[in-house]
Order: sequence, then structure tokens, then C-alpha cells
Amino acid sequence: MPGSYGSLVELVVKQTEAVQAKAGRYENPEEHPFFPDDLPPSQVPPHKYPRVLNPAAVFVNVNKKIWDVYFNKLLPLFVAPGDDGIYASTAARDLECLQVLSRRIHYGKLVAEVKFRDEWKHYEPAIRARDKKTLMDLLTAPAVEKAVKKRVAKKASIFGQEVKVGDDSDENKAKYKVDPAVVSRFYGDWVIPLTKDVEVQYLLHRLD
Ligand SMILES: O=C(O)C(=O)C[C@]1(C(=O)O)C=C[C@@H](O)C=C1
Repeated sequence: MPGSYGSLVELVVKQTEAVQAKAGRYENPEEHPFFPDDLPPSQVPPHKYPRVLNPAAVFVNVNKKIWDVYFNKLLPLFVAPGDDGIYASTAARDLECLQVLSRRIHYGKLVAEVKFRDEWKHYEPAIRARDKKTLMDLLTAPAVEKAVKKRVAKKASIFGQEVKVGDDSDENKAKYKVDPAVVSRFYGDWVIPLTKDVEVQYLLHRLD
């Protein structure tokens, strides 16, 4: 792309984020911009979001990593190679996917806050010692991770199933838009680890 935007998707994301910032999107602590520099201020009356997190939470933003993982790890797992030329619609879908992933991963802040409140006696010394490994061990729940991976595979097989009528030969053979095993693997390899990364980063600032 000519100008300073780099790729077309960067142009679409930057410009859309600027419009959404004016509409107050990033006043919501659950939303994180991919290009936080130079965003215009909100032009809508402020909404009173409940203050649940430590204010330092605003400094935790792993969207750079999410961007890299989305384009370089996730898309190659299931997107057919080639060029259909429909760039604007594709970039719009990319932005939707990126925003959903970002919201899910940054929910780690809220999860970490709940864990801290439940078990602050264990978390506090590790935070003061800036002991990332202990924090990671404390917040990790392998059984929950296993259940999450199973659940997303099931959801992908239910909601991502191609619906066919009148083709009896194929009736019993489900076809999926995205292989459920790929979704499960993507969660195990990237979504959950990035969520945990957010949790640790947030906890390190929890006593600021
Ligand atoms: O549910 C939790 O306890 C979380 O911290 C979230 C999550 C996840 O990303 O799904 C991350 C870490 C845990 O090991 C289990 C699950």
C-alpha cells in the first residue's frame, strides 16, 4: 500500500480503530486496540464501567503478539493458498477475528483478578518477588485447559458444520468449515498460553 500503512489490512484496522475510538470503544476495559498510538479521543458521553481491575491493567496489551500469531500461525493452518482478490471484505473479517481473539485473551486480566482475590496469600509473595514462574504455576489449571480445548473442538464441530440437504450419500459424513482439531490445537498452542501471559503480566502490576 502506498503511504505509511504497510498492508491493506493494517490500513483497514488502523482506520476502523480510529472511528471506533471516537465512538468510545476503547473506554471499555474489555477492548484493546491493535494500534494504540495516535488514537483520537472518544466523542461520546462517558459510560461508567465498573472498576474491577487495578488501573495498571491498561498497560497490559498483547495485541502485537496476537497479530503475529493470527497471520503467521492460525491462518496458514486452514486457509487455502491463493488469491481471490476480495481484499476489502477479507480485511474486514480479519479485523473481526482479531478483535474477538483479543477480547478473549485479555479476559485473562479479569480471571487473574478473581484468582488473586481468592488466593491473595499465595499470590502476594510471588508478586513482590516478581517471580513469574510461581505466578504461572499458581494460575495454571491443567484440567480446565483440557476441558476448554475439548469444548472449543465441540463448538467448532457443531457451529462450523456445513449444512447439506438432499445429498443422501454424504448425509452421515459431516464436513466442517474449519477442522475442529485445528481449533483445539490453536487454543492449546496459542490462545491459552497468551491468556496466561496476560494473567502473569497483570498480576505483576496487581500491587502497584
Ligand atoms: O479458567 C482459568 O482458570 C484460566 O485461567 C483461563 C485459562 C484459559 O485460557 O482458558 C488459562 C489458564 C488456566 O490454566 C486454565 C484456563
